[in-house]
Amino acid sequence: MAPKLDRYFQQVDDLSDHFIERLRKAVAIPSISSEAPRRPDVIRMGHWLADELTNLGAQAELRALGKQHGTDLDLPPVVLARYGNDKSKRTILVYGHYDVQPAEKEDGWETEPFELTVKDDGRMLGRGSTDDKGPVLGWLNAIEAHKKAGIEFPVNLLMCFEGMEEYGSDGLDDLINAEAKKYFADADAVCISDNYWLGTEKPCLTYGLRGCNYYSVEVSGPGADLHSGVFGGTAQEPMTDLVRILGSLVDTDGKIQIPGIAEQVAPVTAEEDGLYDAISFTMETLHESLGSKTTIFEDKKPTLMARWRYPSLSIHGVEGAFSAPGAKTVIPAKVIGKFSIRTVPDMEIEKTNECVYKYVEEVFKKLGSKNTMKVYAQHCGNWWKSSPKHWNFVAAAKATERVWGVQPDYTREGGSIPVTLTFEQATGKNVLLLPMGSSTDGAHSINEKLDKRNYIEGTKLLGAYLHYVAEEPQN
Ligand SMILES: C[C@H](N)C(=O)N[C@@H](Cc1c[nH]cn1)C(=O)O
Ligand SMILES: [Zn+2]
Ligand SMILES: [Zn+2]
Repeated sequence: MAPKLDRYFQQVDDLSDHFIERLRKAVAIPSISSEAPRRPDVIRMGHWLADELTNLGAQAELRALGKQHGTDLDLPPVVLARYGNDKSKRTILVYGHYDVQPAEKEDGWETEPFELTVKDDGRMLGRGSTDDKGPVLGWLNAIEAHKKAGIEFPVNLLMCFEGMEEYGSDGLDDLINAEAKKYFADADAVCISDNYWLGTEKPCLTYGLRGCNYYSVEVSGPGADLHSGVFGGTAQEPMTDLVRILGSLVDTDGKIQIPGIAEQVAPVTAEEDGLYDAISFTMETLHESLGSKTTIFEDKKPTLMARWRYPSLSIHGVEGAFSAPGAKTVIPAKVIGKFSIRTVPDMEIEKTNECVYKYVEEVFKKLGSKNTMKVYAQHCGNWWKSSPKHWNFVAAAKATERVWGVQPDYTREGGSIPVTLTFEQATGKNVLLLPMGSSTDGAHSINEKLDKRNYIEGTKLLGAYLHYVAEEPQN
């Protein structure tokens, strides 16, 4: 296998400019799943991806998912593709997403978010570069480099790329369940490249994710926005109620104030307690990724535990509130607060929702307000945790050593990929998370980037992983 891999690596290097151009084209499509006016762009992105796959010789198809829950909006299609159908080879199912988080230059970006900008230091800035367009294109790049180098592709590759991950993967669970014994029937294992290294130097393999329950709290009263000079002091203000509700959810040190949440969390076992010290992670790297030193904990272990194995509650924003610069003397008539809870083993989605609804209703009742309040979950996705001892992980560890020259860390991820558990349960196969980007990539943030090194070596890693998968004995 060694000479074959060397030739593959050389071909990836030779094609690196072409691969960056491919990423430039993908970043230029503003496929923001959470903004309804951008839906045509998300759909265009799905078509672009399917066309690229077809041009590479894959059998690609677009699967419609119907309407977005509770709306008349078409969901973006899922891109399903197959490359190779040789019964003597293993089949690997890979998943990724082609939608992105919102981004505006005015948010503070140093470059146009939808124009890939390659800096002299190797940073490639652009929305979706690391989350998740770069890793998705890594699979396409791996196919192309094999073809151009004349190396036989080591496995059959099944691909499932969706356009709604950043908005709760609406409709995808049903498709996965329906196709588990059809399109995905011959998958031997699953691989997802959609998370990040813990730092900037040490690669990792990931065996856990937190879930995410995302909530809205609506408070309304007046029939329209009001002049605060005329109505201030006479009307009960929705924003005042909302701020007090949001302020009651979590304290400054991240402690969730809602009864019934902490009680569901699995206790720390002795085995788990011993895992943290060996992980290559420093508070300095965390401060670098955070852009400040405002961490809740001073030390590595409680910080990692807070990210991986405890729930957190974040307040994201308020729809309907005055948020522009300057001073507008308005009383908003209706405001919608958005917050989410990252969930962990052994929390249950429904139980957590009940705790949230009960608590928010009690807090609102205590305010004695005449306004109207509604609290509901927008979308919920499960946490996932598996064992990294499977041959799928063993193959990825060997590929990591080959490409990066070090043994990977075994990590859990604080973020969520809602369909991971669905893939595991529907196919009954092992799922591996194999990240490409690093901790300073700024996914979901301004100046999101993927380092050229991570994109190119990451493409080598995905290809090498498929070679090791082809040879790894069953365990
Ligand atoms: C880890 C992955 N790249 C990601 O960013 N996932 C999102 C998914 C999401 C959106 N709403 C709920 N889950 C995330 O973790 O925020
Ligand atoms: Zn992602
Ligand atoms: Zn994301």
